[in-house]
Amino acid sequence: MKSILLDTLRGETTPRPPVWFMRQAGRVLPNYNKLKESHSFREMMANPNLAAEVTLMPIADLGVDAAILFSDILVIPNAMGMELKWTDSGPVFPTPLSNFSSPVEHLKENPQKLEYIYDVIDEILRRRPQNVPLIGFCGAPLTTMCYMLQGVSSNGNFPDAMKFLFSNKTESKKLIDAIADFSVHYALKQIEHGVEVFQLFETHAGLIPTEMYMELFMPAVEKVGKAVRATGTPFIFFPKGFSTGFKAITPDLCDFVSIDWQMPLADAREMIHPEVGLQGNIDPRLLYAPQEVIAVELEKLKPFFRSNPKWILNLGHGFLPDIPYENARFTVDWVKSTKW
Ligand SMILES: O=C(O)CCc1c2[nH]c(c1CC(=O)O)Cc1[nH]c(c(CC(=O)O)c1CCC(=O)O)Cc1[nH]c(c(CC(=O)O)c1CCC(=O)O)Cc1[nH]c(c(CCC(=O)O)c1CC(=O)O)C2
Repeated sequence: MKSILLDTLRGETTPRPPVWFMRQAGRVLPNYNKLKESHSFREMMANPNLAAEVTLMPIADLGVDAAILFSDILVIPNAMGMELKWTDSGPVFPTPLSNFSSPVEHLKENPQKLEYIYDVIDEILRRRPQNVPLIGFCGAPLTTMCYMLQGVSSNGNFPDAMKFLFSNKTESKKLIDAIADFSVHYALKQIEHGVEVFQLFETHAGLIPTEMYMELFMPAVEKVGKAVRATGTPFIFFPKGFSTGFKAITPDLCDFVSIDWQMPLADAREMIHPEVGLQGNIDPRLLYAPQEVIAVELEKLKPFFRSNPKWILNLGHGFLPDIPYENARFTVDWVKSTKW
């Protein structure tokens, strides 16, 4: 496949950075919101026709260089046996695992529950325009565990999950191992069905000390990354808020690392092993600004690209739902039409 994203992931030189955005296929798109008037999120995600339509929407509506599977990180806890309710105010697990002293004993893994997602992937690949790679994903172990123990995010602090982790390391480890093994299975199935790139979302890496992350969670990330890369599929790791933990990212772990908006790209580049490519890291809130302001900020990225061609232009985290669609479109148009 001739694709600027795959070229960059392979380390080839390209005339501009490839561009895609986390949460690009959702509420920022007027066509998605139109579809949402008659279908719930859960319905759209589970129906291969609708999910394929939404996955491919940003290719036409934003002009991005890749599609990301329209699904969610919460499908894993659900397939591991947790009841998941999609309510109007967001997803909820009614029975969080922090209620139990030995959470793994309350899991009932059923990989069949993920089968509909492979049908979605098949449908996307049937319909996609030529040369548009598909990115698969799942949540990384800490983030997935936080949702499993807490039930909902409570503004991202996950107090019950943290209490459990700090008070019961042995049981936490068992849960981490179970999540890692299930994630390996899920990632390999996505790849078998044809995703060309795989991203692991560690959205809450910043919740715990780096040393603790390295001891308890990094081996699980390594396990997923190793399985993905053994198939020849590029592996992107997104540890949001990892701070100086980025120093520990080596080419043994991942091909590219996605940088959050708190870390300047140049600092990330100095900190991270030179063979690991970077992705990121526009602050999603910049897209609230007038387009002239966005253009000034984008212009500042040019010198970085010239000395760092191993870079994928993306956000430092996902689109916020109320970002003006016109500004998202403007950003992609700017990236694709400017002289880098
Ligand atoms: O805060 C909570 O308790 C749950 C957050 C939440 C999740 N799925 C959710 C919601 C409700 C919502 O977004 O309103 C529910 C959810 N997942 C998704 C959407 C669509 C959208 O955001 O407009 C929505 C909102 C659904 C809707 O109301 O229309 C789809 C989704 N989740 C995700 C992805 C992968 C990606 O980001 O590109 C994707 C698909 C790709 C795409 O939209 O282009 C990944 C995801 N889901 C989730 C998380 C953890 C977020 C966090 O803890 O900060 C993450 C990882 C991350 O964003 O860093 C959990």
